[in-house]
Amino acid sequence: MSCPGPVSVCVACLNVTRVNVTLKHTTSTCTLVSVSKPSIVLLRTNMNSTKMQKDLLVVEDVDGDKFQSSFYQKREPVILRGLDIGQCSTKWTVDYLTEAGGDNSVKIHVAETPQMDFLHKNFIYRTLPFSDFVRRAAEEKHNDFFISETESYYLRALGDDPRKDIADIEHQFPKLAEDVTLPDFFPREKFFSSVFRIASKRTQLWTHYDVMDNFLIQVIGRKRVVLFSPSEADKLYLNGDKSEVLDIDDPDLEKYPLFGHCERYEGTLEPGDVLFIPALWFHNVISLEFGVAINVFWKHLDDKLYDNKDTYGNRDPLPAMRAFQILDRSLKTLEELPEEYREFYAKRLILRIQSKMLNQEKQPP
Ligand SMILES: O=C(O)CCC(=O)C(=O)O
Ligand SMILES: [Fe+2]
Repeated sequence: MSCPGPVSVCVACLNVTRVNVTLKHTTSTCTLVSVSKPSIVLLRTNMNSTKMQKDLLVVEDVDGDKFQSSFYQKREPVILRGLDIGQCSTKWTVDYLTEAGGDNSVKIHVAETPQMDFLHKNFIYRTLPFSDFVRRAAEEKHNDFFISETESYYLRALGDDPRKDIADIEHQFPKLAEDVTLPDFFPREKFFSSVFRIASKRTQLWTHYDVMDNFLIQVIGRKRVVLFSPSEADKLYLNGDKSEVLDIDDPDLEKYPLFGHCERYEGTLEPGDVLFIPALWFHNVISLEFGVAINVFWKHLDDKLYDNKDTYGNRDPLPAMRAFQILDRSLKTLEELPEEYREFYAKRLILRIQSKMLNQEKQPP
């Protein structure tokens, strides 16, 4: 690939423009090594992007104001590099985590293959002391195991009583929480949870969305992240909040033809990176190495729109849940009609939703 020359990004609109900055050319992308202005340093451009695949933006030296104006209001994902995430970035090793993690037991996913599949449940839940779990997740071959010596582990930490309590590292892992500085880019009263995410090398988490805004703070290990915009929902073969398309790199296009038309955003988190995942953006992650991350969910909408029994941060907002219930009732009502009438009126319902609710440009052909 020939280098198209120096580029920079407009801080206001994020359009990539050509300006006089220095770039170091690498085989796949150009890395910006110096620039005087603008003050956001763009480390990776969209040069590698195709129509269907875009590189996630990677930006450095972003403060709260810049995050708000350049990224948060646009509700687009971005990788924030170089933020102060606290001493965890230097202090945390497997030995330290096992010592400082406390005596908690954690409920973990254990699977024979690293590609975890929630819809067909190819994993089992097991409970281990946190320290044993961390050791096992960090090793590639296990002496002690549940299924096989190469089994994969994944922890999504929960509250003390997951039916009532919300995951918060300050409560469940107080000593480790002292080492973590959460980005101060949202109002504290909007904070919902902070969740440990620890994974064996190669573990892949199914494509799903969450209903809250999210900073995924990668502390140890590199992670590949793929995101899909909420506007791609009609091509993702959803089952609730999850996509049926498990193998996003080699999808079965006979079964999932529309997935082939999906636009994806892809990037690699390095240790210390923070990925902003706006609510409703689908995400799929692969731990390229043993991975330790913490994610912070916070409320973007008014408090009263969220289900206050939701301890995970993934129940749809209350009005959306009510709308689903009403739709189920109206579908049930159509059953009073003979089949050809039922289909006709089901189509009319779809047309009404399309004309009233969907942006014309985004309507399916
Ligand atoms: O990084 C991970 O393990 C999963 C991240 C995720 O799903 C989240 O932060 O919502
Ligand atoms: Fe998630």
